[in-house]
Amino acid sequence: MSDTVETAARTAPAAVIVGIDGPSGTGKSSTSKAVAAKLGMRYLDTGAQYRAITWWMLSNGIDVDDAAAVADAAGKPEIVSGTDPSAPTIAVDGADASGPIRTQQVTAAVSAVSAVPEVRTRLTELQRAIAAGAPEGIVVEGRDVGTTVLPDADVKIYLTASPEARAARRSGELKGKEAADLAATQAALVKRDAADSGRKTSPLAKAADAVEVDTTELTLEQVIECVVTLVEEKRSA
Ligand SMILES: Nc1ncnc2c1ncn2[C@@H]1O[C@H](COP(=O)(O)OP(=O)(O)OP(=O)(O)O)[C@@H](O)[C@H]1O
Ligand SMILES: Nc1ccn([C@@H]2O[C@H](COP(=O)(O)O)[C@@H](O)[C@H]2O)c(=O)n1
Repeated sequence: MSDTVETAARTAPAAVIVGIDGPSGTGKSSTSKAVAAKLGMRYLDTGAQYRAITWWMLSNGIDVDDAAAVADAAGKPEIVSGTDPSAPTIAVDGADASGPIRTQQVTAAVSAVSAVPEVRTRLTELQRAIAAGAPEGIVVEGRDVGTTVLPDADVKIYLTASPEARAARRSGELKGKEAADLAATQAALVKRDAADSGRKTSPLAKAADAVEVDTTELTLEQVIECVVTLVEEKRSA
């Protein structure tokens, strides 16, 4: 190795893998995107992939409560995630799915589809392949990243926040009548968390070695700074 190449290898930041898990509305997406952008890393939204497969099931007339039918179809759609944190994308069979996956219909159906083991096996393989192909390092957010997808991740974070704070944050994103119904928003969040935590296959859970950050009283900027510090410490270790 020449001196220049050797110096570059010594000073280049290590390709750190970061897993950020937690219940709905705790700030995973906002935090993960910002941390990845600040540190020049890739970003993967695994929730978008579960939403994408759910949207495909609904669009193809598959009963999402029929686990056998969902399992049979789990390998059919082609799902492609773009991992630029400033413009993440999700495509299903070559078409942009970023709008349709955020509808209430998909949100209400996604927990049933994501509980099917064949769906999880397929998406877990895809997620591991994406992480393995990111030499810049990657921030991967979801529900089972630290426990199942990337159990050897360098940094594991588990975000929490009170249901009241999470519902208020979500209501801030909605308009008109939907925003006014804070109680319904909170009930829907709690219901989805219960389904995600209660499923048999890789439920929503904190990995034993994850750092738990309660974001209830923190601003988004404070959460981002906290995670950036943890990643930088790991990079320089
Ligand atoms: N610490 C915070 N303080 C105030 N608002 C926040 C904070 N973190 C996130 N938010 C806001 O809360 C909303 C939900 O955040 P975000 O989408 O990042 O959560 P999430 O955990 O990824 O949710 P989901 O799992 O449902 O996709 C967004 O509008 C975001 O701007
Ligand atoms: N690793 C993951 C990520 C997500 N899910 C399921 O997808 C739903 C949508 O996730 P969002 O982050 O977009 O809200 C979530 O409620 C889970 O059902 C999952 O199972 N595993």
